[in-house]
Amino acid sequence: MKKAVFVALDYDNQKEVQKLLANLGRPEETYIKIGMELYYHYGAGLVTSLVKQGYHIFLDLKLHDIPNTVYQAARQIAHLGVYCTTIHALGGSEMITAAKNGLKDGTAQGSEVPKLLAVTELTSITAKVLSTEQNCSLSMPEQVVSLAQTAKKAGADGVICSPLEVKNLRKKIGSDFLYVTPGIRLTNKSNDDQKRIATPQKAKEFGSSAIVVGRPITQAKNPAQIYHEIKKEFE
Ligand SMILES: O=c1ccn([C@@H]2O[C@H](COP(=O)(O)O)[C@@H](O)[C@H]2O)c(=O)[nH]1
Repeated sequence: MKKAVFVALDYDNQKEVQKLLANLGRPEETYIKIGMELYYHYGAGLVTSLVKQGYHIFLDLKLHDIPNTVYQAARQIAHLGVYCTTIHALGGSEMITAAKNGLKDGTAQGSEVPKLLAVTELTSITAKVLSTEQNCSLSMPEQVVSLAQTAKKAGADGVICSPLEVKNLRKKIGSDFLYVTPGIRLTNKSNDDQKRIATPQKAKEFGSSAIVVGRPITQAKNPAQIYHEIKKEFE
């Protein structure tokens, strides 16, 4: 995977998407993330249109269902020609393998199979919520390692985690696996709903394979300028 900055296009409005993209650079060099908000509004048509324009798309729909349903959904996702996509690691090893098989079976011959990334614990979850609401007896670092182990064994290409966990994951799981990290903030002033955060510079030091950045770019006065500064800091 390219050591990229994925811009999370969390908009409900295609015009805003086009306005932002027009200022980011050549599509072939631009990595963008389409999440539930944009996908549920515009559907697969928007994804295929951006793929045709040359953008590298991370389709972040975080599948979590029984294995057969996830297999069929992953097969459809592969038809779209995206670069990577997500499932929840908590869906279990059978579901993760089903997703991988769906992506393989849905990819046209000669095309690259989308990379499968398993969400460990969302970056909005604190250690307290992990123990008091999820009733998990492991610490956050242990739980993230455990989910990453399951994901790797089941055939995922990598995980979504906090940059804070990457150093430990590289030690415990290895560097032949992807560590894609949202939870990126430029300062400590505004975390929004993110809890396990780091700056792009720290994410680079910790060894993130790629970072995902939404609001720090999309809500900036000059989104393109911030995007290029983050790229320079991380890549
Ligand atoms: O654990 C996770 C998994 C996915 N995300 C997604 O990343 C972006 C982050 O956006 P910000 O505006 O930079 O907070 C968003 O689309 C999430 O759905 C995540 O944050 N944490």
